Amino acid sequence: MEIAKEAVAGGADWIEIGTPLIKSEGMNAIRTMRKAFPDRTILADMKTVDTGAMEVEMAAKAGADVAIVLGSADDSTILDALRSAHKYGVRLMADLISAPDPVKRAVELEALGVDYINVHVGIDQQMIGKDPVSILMEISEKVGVQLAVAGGLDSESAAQAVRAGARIVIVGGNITRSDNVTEAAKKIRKSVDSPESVDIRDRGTVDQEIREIFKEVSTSNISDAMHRKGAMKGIHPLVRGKMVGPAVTVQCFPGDWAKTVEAIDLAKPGDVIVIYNESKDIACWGGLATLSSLNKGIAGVVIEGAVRDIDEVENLGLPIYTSNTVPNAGDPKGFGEINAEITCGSQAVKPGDYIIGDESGVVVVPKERAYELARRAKEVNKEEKRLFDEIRRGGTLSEILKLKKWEKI
Ligand SMILES: O=C(CO)[C@H](O)[C@H](O)COP(=O)(O)O
Repeated sequence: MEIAKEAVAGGADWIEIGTPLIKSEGMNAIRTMRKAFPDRTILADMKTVDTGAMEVEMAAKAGADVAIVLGSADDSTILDALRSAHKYGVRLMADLISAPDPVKRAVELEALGVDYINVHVGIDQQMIGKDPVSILMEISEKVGVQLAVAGGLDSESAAQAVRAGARIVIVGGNITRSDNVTEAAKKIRKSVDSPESVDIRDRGTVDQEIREIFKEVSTSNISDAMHRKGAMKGIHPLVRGKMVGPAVTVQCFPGDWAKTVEAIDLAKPGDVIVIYNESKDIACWGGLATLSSLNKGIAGVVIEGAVRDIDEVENLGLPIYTSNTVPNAGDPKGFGEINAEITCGSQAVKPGDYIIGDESGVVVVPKERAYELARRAKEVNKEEKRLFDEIRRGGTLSEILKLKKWEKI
């Protein structure tokens, strides 16, 4: 309710009752919003896939103005939902989320007579890099029905969507998870009203985007996004500083530091050197290797094993995370391997996996899921910012999360 009030204050015309809220609170969520916002359009995101008439009737009687049916539902469901919508005086929006051929289906849905088509890329699909604006461009050339758009929109993509023909812009997380909902809604409102005035930033390469996000979020956010996995055990910050980069891995042996130092020459600027050395009692890293790494532009070092020259490495400032410190080193003999899969801090690390370190410790993100997990960690981060804001306003964490209600039974 609070978020809805703040979004309306920022210029939102419609209020969408999202599917998770409907699943949690049922039609009462719609009733409550209807009463609180009599002059706003209430959109019930029912995502109906069967029994179209019954679900539209429920939403209509609870006070919705528009109900959403899945575009990929059978034509019989869409047609019966439409009959019900006409009977109860509400409008029907068909949502193209996960439609195998959204352009073809949009043409069919228009012919079936829906009031709106929502070009929608779902939250999970956004996490793997899909966005709705390119599909919208194609669809708006083929249909005349009013188009809505949804899927991770922010003030830039909202402007792009309006330029591409959207009449209704549905924004979720970038408003509801913002730490200032009214300001976030105002920003979107401005983009929707004057799309031509919005500058579209170049987001850079996927690798740049991944690094940017990992720099912004915490290792705790990332571990949450990984369902509590990914954290190295027994590895702690020695020289403090945020560290992000793909791994160059080193497997070396007690008393031998040749491979650790040779890895510096192989690593590229921005890489993180991740070392497993069985011995916690003989250092395989020290001040000279640290200076050499700084010259090379290495982002940081993780060592399961031992580091020495602590005064020097602290002065040099390169982020180092390790399991132990000792004064004594071994010798350069040359056993071991560079860029083979290793285990460090009880986590498997492949060359190229993303390694992120901060005050809480180190997490490993498999390279194949780096983009997705960066995006999911960003969502966790936004959610936490919102929770901080709610706690600052005086709530307790357990009240805000409704812990008692959601205890497992
Ligand atoms: O229906 C939804 C998810 O299925 C969301 O409401 C819609 O995607 C908008 O939220 P966001 O802007 O966070 O993607």
